[in-house]
Amino acid sequence: MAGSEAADEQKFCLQEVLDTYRLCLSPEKEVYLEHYVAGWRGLVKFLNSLGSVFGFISKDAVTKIQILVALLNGENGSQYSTLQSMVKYELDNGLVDLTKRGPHPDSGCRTLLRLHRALRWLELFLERLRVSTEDSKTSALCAEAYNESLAQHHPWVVRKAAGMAFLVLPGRPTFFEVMNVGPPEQVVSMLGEAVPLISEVYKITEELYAEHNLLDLP
Ligand SMILES: CCCCCCCC/C=C\CCCCCCCC(=O)N[C@@H](COP(=O)(O)O)[C@H](O)/C=C/CCCCCCCCCCCCC
Repeated sequence: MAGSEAADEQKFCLQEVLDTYRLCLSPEKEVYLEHYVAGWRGLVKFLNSLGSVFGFISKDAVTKIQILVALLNGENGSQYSTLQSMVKYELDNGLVDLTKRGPHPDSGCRTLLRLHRALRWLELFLERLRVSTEDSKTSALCAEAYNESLAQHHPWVVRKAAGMAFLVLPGRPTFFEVMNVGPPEQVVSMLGEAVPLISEVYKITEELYAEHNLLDLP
């Protein structure tokens, strides 16, 4: 593959992420794991383009993506086609550590829960970006969204490291440019499409996990 093609493959594009979230839900509102994971893959491209300060966050997200991809491609992969089938399969077969860390540290349910909590951060952050003004500080928007969501699940040291990383986030104009959408009005309009889709995927997952008491998996 030529160098520029490889670079293009790594390039973030908000439209691509929007498309994966469009594909995420079946007509019966089941969440397709393949597209859920593809959404995160696209977002990690964005994170990587922001520099090595975000490496520790990207590494954790990639590890979790890889766990889910391995399950999807594994011998029981058909059980992992949707979030709903994954929860049923893993619970029916005792494949989830429910109350304390045990023999299944990398269950699909636990791994996806971590990304699910991050999805709430994403929803809050993108909504803040959508309604932001030219002089809004992305670092402040990101920190507010984080404190309202993911931070509640992180120990002090992770919160501290995340807070320091947010401080070096580029300003809104650069941020919007990296999204590869076009002028700011188009970015805002695309965010207006993306947020409700992300929000729906989040809500369906939250309800499913609540129904099965899976929201506090260790
Ligand atoms: C549309 C473009 C604009 C937004 C682009 C956003 C790009 C974000 C891409 C990826 C987000 C990273 C998702 C991080 C998942 C974190 C999962 C987690 O909570 N892991 C912790 C617990 O895991 P276990 O130990 O229980 O296995 C783990 O301890 C975390 C370690 C790393 C620190 C995570 C900090 C998360 C901050 C999220 C904000 C990302 C900032 C991106 C700035 C644009």
